[in-house]
Amino acid sequence: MNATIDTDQLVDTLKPGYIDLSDRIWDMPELRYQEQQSVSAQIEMMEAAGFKITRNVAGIPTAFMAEAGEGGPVIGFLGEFDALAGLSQEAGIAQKSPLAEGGNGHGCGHNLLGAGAMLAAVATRDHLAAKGMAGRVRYFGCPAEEGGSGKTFMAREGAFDGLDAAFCWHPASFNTLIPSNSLANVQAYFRFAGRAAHAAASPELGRSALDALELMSVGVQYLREHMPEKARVHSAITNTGGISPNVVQDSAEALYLIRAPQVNEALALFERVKKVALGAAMMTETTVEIEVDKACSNLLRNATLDELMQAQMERIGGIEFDADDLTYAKAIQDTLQPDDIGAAFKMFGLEPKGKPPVLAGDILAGPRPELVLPGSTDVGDVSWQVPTAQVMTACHAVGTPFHSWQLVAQGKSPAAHRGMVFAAKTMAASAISLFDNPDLLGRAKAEFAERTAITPYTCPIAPEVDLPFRRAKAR
Ligand SMILES: Nc1ccc(C(=O)N[C@@H](CCC(=O)O)C(=O)O)cc1
Repeated sequence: MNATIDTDQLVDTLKPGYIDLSDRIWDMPELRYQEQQSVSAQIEMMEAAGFKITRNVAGIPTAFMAEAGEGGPVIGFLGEFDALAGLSQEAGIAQKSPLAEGGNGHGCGHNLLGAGAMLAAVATRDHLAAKGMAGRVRYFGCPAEEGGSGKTFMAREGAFDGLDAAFCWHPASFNTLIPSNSLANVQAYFRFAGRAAHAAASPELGRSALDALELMSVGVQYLREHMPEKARVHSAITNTGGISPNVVQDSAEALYLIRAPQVNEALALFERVKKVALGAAMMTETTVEIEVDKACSNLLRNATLDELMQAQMERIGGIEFDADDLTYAKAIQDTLQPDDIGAAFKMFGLEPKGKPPVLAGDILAGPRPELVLPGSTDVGDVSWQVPTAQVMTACHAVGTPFHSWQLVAQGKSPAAHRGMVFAAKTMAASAISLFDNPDLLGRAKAEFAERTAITPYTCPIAPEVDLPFRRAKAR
């Protein structure tokens, strides 16, 4: 029997349990660093599959590692399972602004992501065991991809040490390799403190933290003209200071997310944003405290692994959709603006020809190094420590934006399950190719060594920055 095709069959045999797991995780959306139930459900399955569990990886209660196999190379599979705030199912059904509704939801498909990576890990281990081959498989339960950069904290503590290669995937509405780099980012709190006073009777005694916050925002708007082209800066006001206009606000806080294509550019831009904040504090005679929350690196591509994953996707051959999928996808697309659908194509440098297909089951051509994933991922940090590759597979209707209730709504669909299974087959077969072919693994590692000799990895989160959930408690 062909060694690679065997893993497809193993995935098909194992899949019902992992599809069920992805549905269960969808049913209990948990936010960053609070993924206790999702972690318990995963650990229970990995234990039942005979994997040895290491809990509390990097001091994070919702980070774990599951290992199986003996000797040989060590291949990692990265899983995510955190949800987003403000994307409840109810909000989706009511078609209201999800943010206004509150509630959590799997708006980036992470219910599928972790379960799919586990499925790949178990199928790979079963294949090694059936063939009596040496080799170890590690599944990493990585918390807080959304705004928490769990993997970056894990990377800082050496959680991925000892891996020879790592594979992962992300649900999308296309089948493709992750396009080129993702954006590196730094997230930090800017906390202004002033002095309260009666806003009419004694304004001269007040020093407004809210003014400082607003002036910082104005300064950042001016900074935009002089930022690297693909840089992004966005913010949320996390403390408005107060709700009484007749009080000079003595405290105000914003959380800034600063992104750029390269990690050093993101860090340099953060320094410039800090100057804007200090300027705003000086103008208003307030003080500002700056607290780094988290950061992540851009992705480092590995052409050897990219080509391997692409070849496996093409061998397996895309995804077939049936009439029910198309009806379902059409219903979702009817709630989307036509421009959104066009934008989804443009993201991949494609021009829709005529009416866009409702679901894209085709595999897009090869690595596309000219394209940048218009977001960030903490997989970036793993990719600077270990040769890493990842694919996206079609789980959602074309045009569905990430972080939308439409995406939440498709998280348990048969099409989403098929996309997950396709990703698991691609990852498992890619891993088996490396176990079978030491030269190929050697090439991936040599490429990685050459690239990181030029720019070695430095964790963008300094050693003294504590985990976000611990800092939040301390405050
Ligand atoms: N294949 C994907 C990987 C990541 C994302 C994503 O949206 N990531 C968050 C990460 C946020 C963060 O790093 O703080 C973002 O860019 O806002 C989307 C698709």
